Amino acid sequence: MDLPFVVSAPGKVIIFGEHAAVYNKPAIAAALSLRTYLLVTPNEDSELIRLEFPDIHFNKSWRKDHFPWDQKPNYNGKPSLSQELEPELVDALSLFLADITSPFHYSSAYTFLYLYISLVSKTVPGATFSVRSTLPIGAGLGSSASISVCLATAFALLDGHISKPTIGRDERTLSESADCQFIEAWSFQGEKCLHGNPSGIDNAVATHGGAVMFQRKEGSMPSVRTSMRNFPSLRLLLTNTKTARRTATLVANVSTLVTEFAKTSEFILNAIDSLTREAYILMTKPVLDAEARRRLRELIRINHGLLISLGVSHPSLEKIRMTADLLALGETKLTGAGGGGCAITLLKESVEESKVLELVEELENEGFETFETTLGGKGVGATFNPTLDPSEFIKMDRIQIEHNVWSSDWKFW
Ligand SMILES: Nc1ncnc2c1ncn2[C@@H]1O[C@H](COP(=O)(O)OP(=O)(O)OP(=O)(O)O)[C@@H](O)[C@H]1O
Ligand SMILES: C[C@@](O)(CCO)CC(=O)[O-]
Ligand SMILES: [Mg+2]
Repeated sequence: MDLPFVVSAPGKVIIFGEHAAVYNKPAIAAALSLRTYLLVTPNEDSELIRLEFPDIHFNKSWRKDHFPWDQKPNYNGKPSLSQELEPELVDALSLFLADITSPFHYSSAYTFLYLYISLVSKTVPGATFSVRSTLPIGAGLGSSASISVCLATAFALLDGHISKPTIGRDERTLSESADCQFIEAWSFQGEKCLHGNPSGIDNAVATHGGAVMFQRKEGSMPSVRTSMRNFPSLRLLLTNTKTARRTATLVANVSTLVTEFAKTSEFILNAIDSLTREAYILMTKPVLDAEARRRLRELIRINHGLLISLGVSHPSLEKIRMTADLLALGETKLTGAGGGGCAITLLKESVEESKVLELVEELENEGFETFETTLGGKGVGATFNPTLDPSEFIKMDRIQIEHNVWSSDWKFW
């Protein structure tokens, strides 16, 4: 594969069903226009692998021959995909990465190496991997899944496991490519490195884009992903509390609660299951009339209440909800793993723009950040021969990335 190239994958919002998704309940999510970008450039020293992750203030270089290649999973020309992460490689990497003390740096380096060693042959020349995200990191918008998809895609391209993409920005395909399935499956391994126990919804949306209802199945059964092609246009306000949290911790906390209060949690998870299914029926109606929109807002409120019961809200998220409630503009719920991060407010259709601006101003005065973004964005894509200098790329802001990088000739799988 000729270098340089850039791959990119979107973040997502979960509209209904987060956390319950981990317990095999359905959830509904849509891709965002905010994305992660990974630039791959050649190194003069082809033995060197360089990571540049400025969004989390982390750079690292390794010599390739120091990697624990003897733990590379069985490899007969194709990478071998196991149900669980390969325990020998996991062990070897925990020794290899023992000098990294920050859990945020550690999980990114670990995901990078797990996927690199699994997907790339020892003989492929080293490169520099520079990652930039226009998404807030660790804020409930699927940054971990979008970086996992970018890494899995770049590594699969480097070793020729997938072909170069051919579908233009405005072209649509009905069938799903084997390359896309490969990327989804390997990015799920990446999410396991970052999360522990992901449902797979975030990396599915980051791979395929659009909007989906997703349900993980038990054991070796494949997950069910139903594309929602007529996803209704929703008036959503996205607010970031800027309270840092890790999805891995929140998912683990819910697991403790589900074990300790098994019966009660079952009712909560079943209630989320039921409201997500009702939301799906409403959202796939040919026309989302005023009554259906009112019910959707109610379901948002109920879903948030149930997430509070699971212990994954946060005072900062409640502040957003109270601010929006006081102005009576719509209904608010956390999105993603919660514990901080982002909330969505589903605004009433009748609300005037001036009222929304009033809400935005109040939220920003509280120190929160609001986002305007569109839903249902493109999935994983790539652009080849970009004229991008890595030292400039890592310093660009969101607007510059969207203007200079996203504006070029992208192809999708
Ligand atoms: N641009 C990036 N550069 C480096 N690491 C990143 C980047 N984006 C995400 N990560 C990794 O993903 C972690 C955040 O993942 P986490 O699952 O906790 O949050 P999220 O994916 O943003 O939210 P959610 O899972 O609720 O949607 C970071 O701590 C970091 O390890
Ligand atoms: C909290 C969770 O349901 C969504 C995180 O975006 C975890 C997952 O489904 O992997
Ligand atoms: Mg995540």
